[in-house]
Amino acid sequence: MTSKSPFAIDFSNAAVEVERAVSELRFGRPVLFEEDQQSLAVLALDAVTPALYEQFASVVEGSHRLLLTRQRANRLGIKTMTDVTVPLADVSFDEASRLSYSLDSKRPGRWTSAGSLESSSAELARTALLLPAMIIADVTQTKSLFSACCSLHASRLYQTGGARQEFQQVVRTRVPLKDHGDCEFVVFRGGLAQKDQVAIVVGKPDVTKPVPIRVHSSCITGDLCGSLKCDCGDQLRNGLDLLKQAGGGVLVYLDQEGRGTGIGAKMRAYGYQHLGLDTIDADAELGLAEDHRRYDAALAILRLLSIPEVVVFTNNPTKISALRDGGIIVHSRTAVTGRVTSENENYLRTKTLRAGHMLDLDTLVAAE
Ligand SMILES: Nc1nc2c(ncn2[C@@H]2O[C@H](COP(=O)(O)OP(=O)(O)OP(=O)(O)O)[C@@H](O)[C@H]2O)c(=O)[nH]1
Ligand SMILES: [Zn+2]
Repeated sequence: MTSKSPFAIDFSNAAVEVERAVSELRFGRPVLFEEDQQSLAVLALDAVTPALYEQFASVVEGSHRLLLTRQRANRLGIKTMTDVTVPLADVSFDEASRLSYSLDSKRPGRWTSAGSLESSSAELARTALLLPAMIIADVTQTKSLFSACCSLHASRLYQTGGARQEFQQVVRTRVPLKDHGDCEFVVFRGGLAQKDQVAIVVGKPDVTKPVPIRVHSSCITGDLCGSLKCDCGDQLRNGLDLLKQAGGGVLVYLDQEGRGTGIGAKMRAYGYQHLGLDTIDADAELGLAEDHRRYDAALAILRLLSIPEVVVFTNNPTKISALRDGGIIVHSRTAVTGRVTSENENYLRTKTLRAGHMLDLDTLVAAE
């Protein structure tokens, strides 16, 4: 029996359902992930305990498989254009973990191309900021075993587009900055499985003209702690300087640690970079693509700040196209750079050579 709610709230809301499923995965619990004719029980390997892994294996009688993304499969030597699944019967938790993200894992003997529902389960892990390695079992015939679990219809994942762009302004408050004078911090809440986002308004930009902006992705190591492994901290401060010199502007500070993969994945990737991999190959070892960032929040924030036209401070062509695709008029682009050091030179070179960033690295190195 369904009881009628006294509230004018849409209790069947795709974004809420996805967030619930994501939360379950982060707690290391199984989720029933369904399409019309198929039900999968899925667990994120990154969050599961060895004990629960063993229980799951026993409940599904060894029928469980490991979903590996195309990037991870390729790094394991599997030539495929699709995600794959590998049988896990008699495979220990440690061995499954090695298959998912270790450098020394052997190519699995058996694998098959993943179906669309299996592949979609990795999207849940990515939304949860977990590695996209999923333990899955087809439980279409035995789904009552998982009736206590949170369930999600796969179509709901693709009905969250609107929610990703729904933000509200929470507060706007003056914050004096040591090097940049009086600024305002504007906090926004919303989106899908996101923390609050911040826009820093430098000076008093005139929104009837193209507004100078920088869209900056969070980097705890660089922005906060001055890590030498990247140029983010310099870019953050130089970006604020440039906005001030331009007579005012807005820095949108997005919660997108590790190019949208989270600090856990980024630190794992750093471990592989210390062993000689570049930043893109290190991410691929973890099953991640080159860049997982989305710019829905930036677009929503610009809209809420009534900024339709901008000049943008970036070297990243993807940011410019994301703004343009989202309806923002981008008049021009100005480079924003940081110090090149022996520790970050390879990182910057990889951005230029493999991600198409507009950085003249040789000139920057010569200027040091
Ligand atoms: N996965 C991964 N992310 C990294 C690494 N180093 C830095 N990052 C992240 O990369 C992102 C850098 O973002 P931005 O400062 O906006 O820079 P960008 O995309 O290079 O673009 P512009 O600075 O605008 O030219 C942040 O999310 C960092 O946390 C790394 O080695 N691996
Ligand atoms: Zn950084």
